[in-house]
Formats: sequence, structure tokens, C-alpha cells
Amino acid sequence: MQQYNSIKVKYPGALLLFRVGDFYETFGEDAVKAAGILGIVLTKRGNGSESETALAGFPHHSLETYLPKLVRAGQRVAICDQLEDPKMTKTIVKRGVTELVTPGVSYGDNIVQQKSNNYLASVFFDKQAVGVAFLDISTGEFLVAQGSPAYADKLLQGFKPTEVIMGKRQYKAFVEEFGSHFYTYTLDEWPYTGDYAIEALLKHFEVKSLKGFGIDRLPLGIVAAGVALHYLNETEHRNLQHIANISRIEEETYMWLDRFTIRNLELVTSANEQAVTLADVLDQTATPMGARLLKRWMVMPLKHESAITERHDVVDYLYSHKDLRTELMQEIKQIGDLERLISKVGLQKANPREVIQLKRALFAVDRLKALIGGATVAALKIIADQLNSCTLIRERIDAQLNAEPPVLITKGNVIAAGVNADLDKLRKVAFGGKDYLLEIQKREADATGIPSLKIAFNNVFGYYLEVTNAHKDKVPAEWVRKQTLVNAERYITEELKEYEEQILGAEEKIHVLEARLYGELVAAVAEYIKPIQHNAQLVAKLDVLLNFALIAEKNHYVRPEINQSNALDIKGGRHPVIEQNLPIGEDYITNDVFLDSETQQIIIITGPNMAGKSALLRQTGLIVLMAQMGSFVPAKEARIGLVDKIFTRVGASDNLSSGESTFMVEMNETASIMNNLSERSLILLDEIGRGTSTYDGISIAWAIAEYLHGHPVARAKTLFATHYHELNELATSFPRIKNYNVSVKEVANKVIFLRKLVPGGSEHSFGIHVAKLAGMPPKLLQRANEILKRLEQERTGGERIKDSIKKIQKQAYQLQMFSIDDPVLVKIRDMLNNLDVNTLTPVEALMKLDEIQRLLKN
Ligand SMILES: Nc1ncnc2c1ncn2[C@@H]1O[C@H](COP(=O)(O)OP(=O)(O)OP(=O)(O)O)[C@@H](O)[C@H]1O
Repeated sequence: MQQYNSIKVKYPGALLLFRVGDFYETFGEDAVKAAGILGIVLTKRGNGSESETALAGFPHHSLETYLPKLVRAGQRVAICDQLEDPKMTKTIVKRGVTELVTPGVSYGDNIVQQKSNNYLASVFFDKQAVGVAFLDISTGEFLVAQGSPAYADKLLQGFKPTEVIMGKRQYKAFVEEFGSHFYTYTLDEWPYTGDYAIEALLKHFEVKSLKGFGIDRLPLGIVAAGVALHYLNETEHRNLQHIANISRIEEETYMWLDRFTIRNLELVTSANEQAVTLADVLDQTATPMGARLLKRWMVMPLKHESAITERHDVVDYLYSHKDLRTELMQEIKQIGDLERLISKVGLQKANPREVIQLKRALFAVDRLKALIGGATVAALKIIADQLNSCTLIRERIDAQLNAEPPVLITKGNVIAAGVNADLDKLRKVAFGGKDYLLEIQKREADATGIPSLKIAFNNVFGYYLEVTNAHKDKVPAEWVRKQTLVNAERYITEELKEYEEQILGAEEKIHVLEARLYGELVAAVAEYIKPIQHNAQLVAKLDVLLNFALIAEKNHYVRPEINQSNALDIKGGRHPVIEQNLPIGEDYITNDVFLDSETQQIIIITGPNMAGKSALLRQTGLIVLMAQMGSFVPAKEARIGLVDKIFTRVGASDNLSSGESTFMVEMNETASIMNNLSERSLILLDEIGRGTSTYDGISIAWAIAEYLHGHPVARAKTLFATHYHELNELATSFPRIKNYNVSVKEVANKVIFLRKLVPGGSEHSFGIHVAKLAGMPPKLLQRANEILKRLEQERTGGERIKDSIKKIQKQAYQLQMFSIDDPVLVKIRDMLNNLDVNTLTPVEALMKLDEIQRLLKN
């Protein structure tokens, strides 16, 4: 326990798994936690004594099962192993922590998700800018960026780190800026200096300057990156050869998606667990690394024409070469997760089966190279040229490892025959024993004339000769009797003892020798980390492009034209996700959308509830996004003038948990749009202003449209869906604002949704119709219709809406159940009117309810 305690204090905040013999044990509070999370038995040690402590443990071979559960439950887990062979020491065995696993520093197959990266983010900021580094120890990726808080925020949203580290003093500011939904860990301040960080990076990469990585001008990013390395060291991760590169996330290369857009367009995740995301529709990649890269491309679409066209060219080529596609697919599947395999080599955690898989992957890389070498599209040829066969190492693995080795090196039979003469000889001794024993048996039987003589083995005295009682007298004098049974006796001989020692020694020696040879082989593979990682990146890229071609064919997408104009021209566009999930027999209704900066910059879309306004907005955003990530798009034709930023304010995304009201969130999001828009921005606004009173809402919406139209430098293309028909008036005074509506047909008091976008404003919202579909009481609906009619009559009579509303307010609502004159009801009404819902706590709300109930009862 002394040893335990001395180790435990070194890893504050971590749950310590303490290896004792064949078990990992936890003690005290850790035991209580572990038992709770893992559902294992909690016992006590040192019952009743002063040192009594809670205890919970599990067999060491179950670590793979239990560790992920602890980490997923948000625990930091320190794994403390026995550092020497207990047989070799007379005192207490030496122990030490060999790894500290945290949510962001994990690589176990059972902990990290195959198809997602597992990023640790390190953040460091000053008053103006934020530096952020992303490191995935399971893949070796290491990226740095520096920019405005908004840029950092967008990256954090896109990369979705499983852990964010920062200096203790920056924690509060971090939460204020980026929210409290990240798993965070704070560190002491001392490593947060430029000097320390640069030194850590130079040392790790064994270079003299950071210039080669293109990150030397990111002082804050460098500090963040240096601390990320420092943190790996702190968590006992020392074998990091696979973190072989660090690169800058180039802000100017990628389209800007604000955090709301990533969320609102449901690209990779959705607030609704059941919802189908764009990733679900677009991902049929053949390898996990392809799936990970696809996600990256989805949240970081490109904004340079040449880079996008290059991807489209490849997709186009693969689209029209179906046979090649099938062949490529077969090879890529074989390659599997090469990226994580080679990382395991770097971490010195690759088992023999994984090294064999690595070899298979390299053979497949070779075939892949040959397959695309003949392609007539430049980008594919470049991939072919860059793929590295790594012939030497591949052949070395092939020659040195058995084709189907066990997972554990300790099981033996990993190194192939013929690799090492000593090993071959030892194996003959150890495993050629059966024949040898039979030989002895036969010789002794002949010599003694005991035909039934048998050689056998037991744990007590090893190999022995067994003689039945009938032949007892023929036993030679030099045999040593060891055991007498009812009808037989057992003897050992000098020869058998010698043989036994040789075998036991041989097995031990084989063990050591195989481990050494395997270690040498893995070290040799580690020399190839860089080329193999490069292969992995190329294959992942090919996988995603191939995937785009497959999906394009399957879902009938077309190649979009990307150009430098400022126009967005989509013909027959569809929503990629909704169209996949329509009831059978229903077709998605396609729509054309045209926007440019000259004639039609802003489209006001009105139309009834449920008409398809939001779907149209989203599909326009998604089509642009898909085009610029390199995919084909769900449309009949699409000509896309490059977009550099997409902003959305779509649907109500309540953020009540962070203490903001829905309307506040909406205004935050809209403000961020107004402050960041550019000439090439695409803005999607859905029902801006509906979270407040009608007048406030209309006024804000009106002013936003005016602002966007009148912006001195940036004529951002905007789709503006609204229920405020009043906004249709804008078109009369602003030349680039146009009215459209998503049409419906009214037949015999029923509404049929046509879902077609047609020019012109619309008059009705049919909200009451939707309320009816939803099953509102008929009385209520009837009254709503009355009010609506009245309002509409008065409006067409030329009155201003405000006056109309006033009139309506004068009408008393005829409540059937009771009269509003009732003083009790008046009291309740006043009470409710005076409540400030925004500041009310749940408890206060309950107390108010209780009060109301009592008033009514009395
Ligand atoms: N073009 C279309 N073809 C087929 N179905 C569609 C189409 N557009 C929308 N839908 C279906 O109609 C539903 C309602 O669409 P959407 O949410 O876009 O309506 P809305 O006009 O934004 O309504 P509200 O004003 O009430 O928010 C969608 O969930 C979708 O299933």
C-alpha cells in the first residue's frame, strides 16, 4: 500500500489501475468509482483493521474490455504495471505507470471510434487571437491553427475534439468563448511559453527550425502544439515516432462554415439522435480512414477552383469507369485502416497479426498503384506516382513472419522458420521432442525387455518411465523410483532429466529470441512510418473520391460546374437527405434556385407552413457545400460561382442549457452573420425574428434584408424564408430583392403541397390548416379562423397591421367555460402577466403553479 500510495499521488485526478499478479486492482475511492462504472464487485481489504480500504479489480486480460468503459465514462485512467518479473526479485516487485489514458489521448481499438478521429485539442490565447493544435495519437495527425476566436470556434466545432487542454488561468475565458460542452483538462501554466514550446517541437521532430512545417508564424498555435506534446509526455506516451509531421490548417484554403451551419445543416451529427445526417447519406467509403477523411472534407469544403475541379475530375473519371471502380474497391478494402496500423507501429503496440495486415495492405497498395497508373486524369496519376510500394520492408515482413501468427507474441510461432538458425535449432529441441521420446521409449523397451514400457509427463517430477508390476523385476538398477501406484511404478533416469532441462530451457530461449527478432522487425517497419503514412493519406483520398463516384451513380448526382462568377444557378435541385427518406412512392419535388449579385441577390421565400421552405434553404446550402467538397450534387444541373462562406440561421436551435433564450440565440447567430459576411457568402435565413413579437420580428427581418441589400462591399447571396408576408413589400423598393413562394393548391378546403418554388409572394400561411392536421380542438380552430378572416379583411381594406391587431385585441375572447370577469381569473391573469419567465427558476415556477391551483380550488 505504501508503494500504491506513492504512485497514486503522482497522478492526481486519475483512476489508478494497479497491477497485482494477474489482476488490475483499484483501491479506496477509485474502487467505488470503478465498481460503479464497470459493474464489478466492490469488496474490502484489511477488514476491520485501521488500513481497511475498498477494493475492486478485474483480471488483467480484461483490460481491453474495461478500459474503454472507464474512459468513455470520462475517467482519466493511469495503468500501473509490474516493471520486473516477480520471479526475479525477492523484495516487492517494481511498479510504475506505463500509460495514462484520457479521452483525448487514446488509441485502443475499443476506445476510439473507427470512423472518427479522436482529437486532443490544445488551446492557448491572448486578447486578440487563439492558437489551437489538434493531435490524434491514434493516427499521428498533428495540426495547428491560429486566428480569431470565431475561427477557433469553427475549428473546434468541426474537429469535435474529445478533450481540450488549456492553462488553468485560461479555463474561465475558454468557457465564456467556446461554451462548456467540451471535456476539458487544465494544466499548470509553466509550459505555456514560446521558448518551451519551440524547444519541445524541435526536439520531437528532430529539426533545427519550424519553417519547413509552415507554422513558424503562428506563435500562439506553436505554444498550443508544444503543450500538446508536453501533455503526451505527462501521460507517459513516449513512443511517438508516428507523429511525424505537423501542419498548418490553412484558413485561406477552406470555406468558412460557422458553427451554426455545421450544426444546422446536420452534416456529421444532429441534435436528434435518430436523424439521418449528410454523412450517413454520403459515406460508403471502404476504409475507416476514408470515412474519417470524408468527415474532414465535409466540414472543410474547399474554396479554390483548381483544387475543387481536381477532385471533380477524378470523380468524373471514376464515375465513367465502372470496371476500374470495382477493381479499386477490392484493393482499397484490403488496405483497411493502414493509418492506425502504422500508428501502432510507432507506439510499439502493433501485434504480429497487425504487422501481417500491414504487409497485406502494402501488397494491395502496389496493385492499386498499377491500377490507377494508366488513368488519363492527372490527379489519379499523381496519386499513382506517389504511392510507395515499400518493397523491401514488405518483403522482409513476408519472409520473417509466419503467415498466420497468433495475436500475442508470447504464444510463440510468430517468426517464420529459416529466419534465424538458433531459433530453428531450439525449436527442434523443444517441439521435435515427441519423436525423440518415442525413440528413448523404444530403445529402453528393447534393452529391458519390457514391451509395455511407457514414457509420460507430470508436473511433480517431469518425464518418467512407467513399468507395470508384472515387469518390475526387469528394471535396471540405475533407474530411480519416484512413485508407486496400485499396479505400476514410475522411474526417472539421468537421460530423461537432461532432456527435460533442455526442453524447458529451449522454450524459455525461444520466447526471448522470438521477442527480440519481432522487436527488430517492428523497429525496421518503424523506419517506414513516413512513406506508409503518406500511402495511407493517398489511399484515404482515393477512397473518398471513389466513394463520391459510387454515391453519384447510386443517387443520381451530377457534376457541378464551378466558376469564378458570383452566380449560383441550380436547376432541378434536391435535398440529399430528405430525398433518401421519403415514404415509398413519393418523389422529391425538384426546384430551381438562381441567385447573383446583379439582379437577384436576395430571395424572400414565403409559403405555408410545411410547404418546404426550410428544405429548400438547406438543400441550396448542401448542394454548394457538396460541390465544393469535391462531390457531385443532387440536381439536374448546377453552376456554382465559388462560395467562400456559408452562414445559416435555420430552425430554432434552443440553447437553454447555456442560459440563453431562443431569441437571444437567434440574434447571436444573426449578428455573427452580419459581422462576417463577404461578397461570396451564401446566407440562409429561416424565419428570422419569429422568436419575438410580430412587430419586433418584422422590423428586425426587414432591417436585415435592407442591410444585406445595401451593404457597401458585399452583396451576399441570400435566401430568406419567412412567414411575414409584409416583407414582400421590400421587393417594390429594392431592385435585387425578389419574391418567391413555395406553392400550394387549395382544393375544397384542403391544402395540397406542391412544393414548387414559383415567382411572387404569397398571401396565406395556412398555419391554421397545419394546426388542424396536428389535432387542435375544432372550437379553437374555428375561433382562429374568425380572427384570421377579420385581420385579412382589415388588411386588404388598406389598414396597417398594427391598427388591425388593435381592433382584434378589443374583441373579447369568448371563453366558453368561464367568464374572464371572474376576479379570481383576473388575479391569475395578472399574476401570469407579471411573471418574468426569463428569470424564473424551476422551483419558483412550481410554486406559482401551486399558488394558481390553490386560487382555483378556493
Ligand atoms: N421538395 C420536396 N419534395 C418532397 N417533400 C418535401 C419537399 N420539401 C419538403 N418536403 C417535405 O415537407 C416537410 C416540411 O418541409 P419544411 O420543413 O421545409 O417546411 P417549411 O415550409 O419550412 O415549414 P414551416 O414554415 O412550418 O417551418 C419536410 O420535412 C419534407 O419531408
